[in-house]
Amino acid sequence: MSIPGLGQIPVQAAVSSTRTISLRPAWEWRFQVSPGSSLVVKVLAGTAEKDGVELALRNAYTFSGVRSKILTWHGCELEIEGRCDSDSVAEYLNPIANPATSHINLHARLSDMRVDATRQRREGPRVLVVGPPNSGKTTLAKTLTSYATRQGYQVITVNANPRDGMLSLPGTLSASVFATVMDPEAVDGWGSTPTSGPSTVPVKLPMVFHYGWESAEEDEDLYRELVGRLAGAVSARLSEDEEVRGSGVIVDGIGVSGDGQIGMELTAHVMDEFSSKSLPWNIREINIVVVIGPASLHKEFSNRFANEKTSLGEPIQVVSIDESDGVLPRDEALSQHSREAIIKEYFFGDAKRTLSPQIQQVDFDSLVIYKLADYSPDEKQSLVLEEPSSLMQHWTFAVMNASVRDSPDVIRAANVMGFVYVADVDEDRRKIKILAPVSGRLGDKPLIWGKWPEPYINLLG
Ligand SMILES: Nc1ncnc2c1ncn2[C@@H]1O[C@H](COP(=O)(O)OP(=O)(O)OP(=O)(O)O)[C@@H](O)[C@H]1O
Repeated sequence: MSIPGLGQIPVQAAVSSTRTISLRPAWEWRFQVSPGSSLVVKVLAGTAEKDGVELALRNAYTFSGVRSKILTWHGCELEIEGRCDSDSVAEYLNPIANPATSHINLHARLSDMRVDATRQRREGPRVLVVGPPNSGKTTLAKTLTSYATRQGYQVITVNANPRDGMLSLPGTLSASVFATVMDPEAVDGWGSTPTSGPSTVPVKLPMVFHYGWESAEEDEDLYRELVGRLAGAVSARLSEDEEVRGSGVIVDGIGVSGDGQIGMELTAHVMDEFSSKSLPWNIREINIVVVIGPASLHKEFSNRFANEKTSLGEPIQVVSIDESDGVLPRDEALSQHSREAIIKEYFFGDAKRTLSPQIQQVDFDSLVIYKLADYSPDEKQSLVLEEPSSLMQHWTFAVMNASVRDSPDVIRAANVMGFVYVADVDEDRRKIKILAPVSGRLGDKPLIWGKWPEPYINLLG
């Protein structure tokens, strides 16, 4: 390239960025790759897994906008092509020193319980994963789910943390049966959100509820109500499907502060909701609480549940797991990019499958839009009708599985049919341009404008 007066700007010579890494048993290769770049990883020899998902030999896996790790139990050789923001190899002299060993031991215990449960045609283990924010809860929930799937079990995994979505957009609570492999390349590590296009990894169909806030504390009443709905959906599925019943449930919980002061009550509520007390079916209680992190938190949970039993008379087991030193403090920019990528992928697909969303221009009057009201403990009403305005530009709305004639209470507790994106609002002409994954009339279903995920992208720009 030449700029007048400046002469030639040196262009960095292209160098091959392909390298190989050898890992010994129980070692991990940890990496972070920014959303702008991509990294292609192949397992050349041995065996390796990402969050419990086994990577096929010589298959090219592309990662972008993620921070994660590849772990080997028997040793492997990896080929890595592309540039990482950072990477390192975690070496352990003894496999027991890697907290991942306790993950596999926990899985073995759950697996034994599933064998017994399936034989006796009763419920398999119901596990809740808790820990401080950013301690590896989701990674553990994914790993346990994946190990169960690899053994042919069909667990129901629940995301009770609205900050990140599971098979859905952030701001939602969801549950899904995992009967097939997860997608290791997916930005959120679970898999793509269900869309209309073909997929190399079988698509999961989650039950999704719209919470619309980043943290469970922001509207506790709504959070409690939706967790109750989610528990009801899970319970219904357990009662009607024997295979799922024997496999059990894994709940990825919300962050709890190290001293148990923040998040403990809501966590106890999640446990209550998954209990027979509130449901017509019997014995759906959480019977294993996995606490990641400080001993103080483990003690707090052990004390709290020491004398409680499930309705089957089982004690509630509180299991402690060390936090891996690979889990670093949250990188806000990376998380924001990952949320953005998930929204983009929902509408446009990814490198493997391109989707063609529909753009519709509709009159203001043809849509029924509710906005999440600011939380007030004295005011139950959390939805208020809202006239379209330019403030809505670039926000994603949930399309609710309800009628526009339903009351706000019914609408807020309905499950989510899908999402639309507000591309443009013309206040003068009273027209709103909406992007939707499929064509169809929008006016029949109420839309909810939440507070999370926040808008930061112009999808059409
Ligand atoms: N051993 C590891 N090596 C490298 N990165 C890891 C490791 N374990 C987890 N991570 C990464 O650390 C990040 C945080 O982990 P994770 O999302 O599981 O924590 P969390 O407790 O669920 O967080 P939150 O409270 O925000 O939900 C993720 O990007 C995850 O992929």
